[in-house]
Formats: sequence, C-alpha cells, structure tokens
Amino acid sequence: MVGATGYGGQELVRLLARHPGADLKVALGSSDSDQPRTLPGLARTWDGQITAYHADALAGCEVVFLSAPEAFAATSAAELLARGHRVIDLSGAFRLKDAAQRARFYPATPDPLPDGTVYSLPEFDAAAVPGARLISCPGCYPTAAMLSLLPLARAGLLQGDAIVDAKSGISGAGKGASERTHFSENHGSVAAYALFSHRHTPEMEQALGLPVTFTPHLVPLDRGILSTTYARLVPGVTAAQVANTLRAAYAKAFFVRLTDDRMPEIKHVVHTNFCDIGWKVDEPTGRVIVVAVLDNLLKGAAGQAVQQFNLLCGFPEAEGLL
Ligand SMILES: NC(=O)C1=CN([C@@H]2O[C@H](COP(=O)(O)OP(=O)(O)OC[C@H]3O[C@@H](n4cnc5c(N)ncnc54)[C@H](OP(=O)(O)O)[C@@H]3O)[C@@H](O)[C@H]2O)C=CC1
Ligand SMILES: CC(=O)N[C@@H](CCC(=O)OP(=O)(O)O)C(=O)O
Repeated sequence: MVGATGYGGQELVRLLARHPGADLKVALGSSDSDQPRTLPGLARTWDGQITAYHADALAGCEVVFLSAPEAFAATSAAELLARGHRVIDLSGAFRLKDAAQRARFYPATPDPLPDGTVYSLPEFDAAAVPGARLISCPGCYPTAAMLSLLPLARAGLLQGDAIVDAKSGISGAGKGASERTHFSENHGSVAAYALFSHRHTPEMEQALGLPVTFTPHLVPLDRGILSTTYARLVPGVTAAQVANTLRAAYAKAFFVRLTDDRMPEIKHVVHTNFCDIGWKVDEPTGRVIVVAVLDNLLKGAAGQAVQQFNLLCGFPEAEGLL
C-alpha cells in the first residue's frame, strides 16, 4: 500500500496486517522520504519497514491501496493500472464524473478517467466492484451525507435542495499541520470553513441528484464526523415511509446501524467501521433531519477501503473489520 505514514495509511496497515485474506507485502511513504522507517504506532502490528515510493516496489502486489494526496494518486494510478495492479484509491482524484467539475476540483486528474474506474459506496455499489480496475472511494463527508439521504433520494421522497451541516475531527485534514488545524487554533473552538467551495459538494450532488448546500466545520476532536442533513419531503410523504425506506435500504448493510429517533453520537463509532444514522420527520411541515456519525479514518477512509477490498476479492464484507 502507498501512504503508510499518513493517518489513513496507518489505519490501513493495522487493518491489512490482521486481515485473514490479505498479505500486506509492501508499505510505502512519499518518494522524498530517504531512509526505511518504522512507526511507533505500528510496532508489533506489522513487522515490515516503510520505504520510499517507487512503482517497482509494488511488483507482485495484486491490489494496491493508494492513501496519498490526490495529485499524486491522479498521476500514479495510470502507471499502476498499466502494470496490471488493481487500485483502491482513497483520494478524491477519480470521484467526479463531470469533466468540468473534475477540472475545477481535481486538476491533476487525467481526462477521460481510466477504463474500469468505479466510484463505489459499498452499501450501494457492491455489484460493480468485482469488475473494477480502479475503485474510487467516496470522501469522508460525502460518505456520511450519502448514507443519510441516498435511500430517500432514490425512492423519490425528496424535493428541492438539501443542506449538509457537518463537523469533523482534525485528523480529517491529514497529518500535515496548518494554521487551520494546529492545536491552539482548535482547542476550545469550532469553526466553519470552505463555504460554497468545498470539493465534496459536487460529489454529494452527483450521488444525490439534488442541489446541496454543504458547510463543514472543524471541531476539537482527533477523529469522527457528525453530519446533520436537512431535506424537504415530497408532499404527502409520511414518517413511516421514511422509516421503512431507510430500513429496507440498510436491511443487509452490516456497517450501517439505524438508531431511529435516538440521535447517534461520534463516541459510538470511533475506531469502528460503523455509520450510525438517526432521523426525525416533521410531517406537518414536510421536513426530515438525518444525523449520521462515522469515524473519518475508518468508514470515511481506510475501513471503507477494506470493505471495497473484500467486495473486490470475494471475502465476506466485514472480513478484517471487526
Ligand atoms: N484523513 C481523512 O479523514 C481522509 C483522507 N482521505 C484521503 O486519503 C488520502 C490520505 O489522507 P491522509 O492519510 O489523511 O493524509 P496524510 O497527509 O496523513 O498522509 C499522506 C500520505 O501520503 C504520502 N505521500 C505524500 N506525498 C507522496 C508522494 N508524492 N508519493 C507517495 N506518497 C506520498 C505521505 O508520505 P510521507 O509521510 O512519507 O510524506 C503519507 O504517507 C488523501 O488523498 C485524503 O484526501 C479520504 C478520506 C478521509
Ligand atoms: C477536517 C478536514 O479538513 N477534512 C477534509 C476532508 C477529508 C476527506 O475525506 O476528504 P478527501 O478524501 O476528499 O481528502 C477537508 O475538508 O478537506
């Protein structure tokens, strides 16, 4: 795998090292990291050393996980595919289908997308995964927003636009510190950012088929996302219809836990691959609020990537994730 020294990558190493069907052969960091490295958090978890990125180092790996910056994924994926690897990419580089939106938010991504690219949210796109060459994993905020609204949108129960108001722990920004993310800026504070300009807005709109107003917030937690979505129901849609639609959509989805009208909390899902979803309908005004929580580094990143790996290789969906 690539990006082993990153936040998402370290989680991937932990998961793959104990996955009964995986043999983690190589873990790579950036190409400018000179010496082979070990990380204190991975001691007695994975015995190998992390070496610098070079495509040759991945020879013999059937599947390559890319957990690196999107500009790097955008350029390296084609080479890895040409070498015969199947690629699971955690970055945003291959998520958007619309070429103009992609050029705006992910300018390094080649156009057209490589043959065999599949954008997959495992709960909805499982059937397409086994045939994929390049699996593009959804972003952490879109995973929460799509799991909240996709069943209702697909059932035709929503109208108008949706509002996604989400809060993320700071590990969502990766390991590099910036003025926005360092401790003394965040501790004791909550801040909104990227209003009307976040790259996850088109990703949510692409999936939901609705205009989305998305405001992310940074909260002083190390990990976890709480996403509150507000949407309007088509006139006449009842609370029971909403409940039945969500229950039917997730009846077989092991990693989605519906909490009905008990609102879920970040504490219940951190360090797991679960997404917990609660909701409430106000029938007189035709409004629904859905609250979803997940761990951005697991269901929002590494855990979801392993779920895709299980689908790709024919393992049980939860293999290595419990
Ligand atoms: N953090 C999150 O919650 C989520 C992140 N993602 C996406 O997952 C990917 C990884 O995120 P995250 O783990 O947070 O990022 P980090 O910044 O924590 O880690 C980035 C990793 O990429 C490596 N890297 C950087 N440049 C290169 C390069 N040129 N060649 C090879 N490797 C390189 C780094 O290696 P080194 O240490 O050697 O520099 C490091 O291992 C990103 O695309 C991100 O957008 C997706 C969902 C959620
Ligand atoms: C807190 C924080 O900064 N979060 C990141 C999103 C992390 C993620 O899932 O997004 P990508 O996979 O698209 O990078 C952000 O808002 O840019």
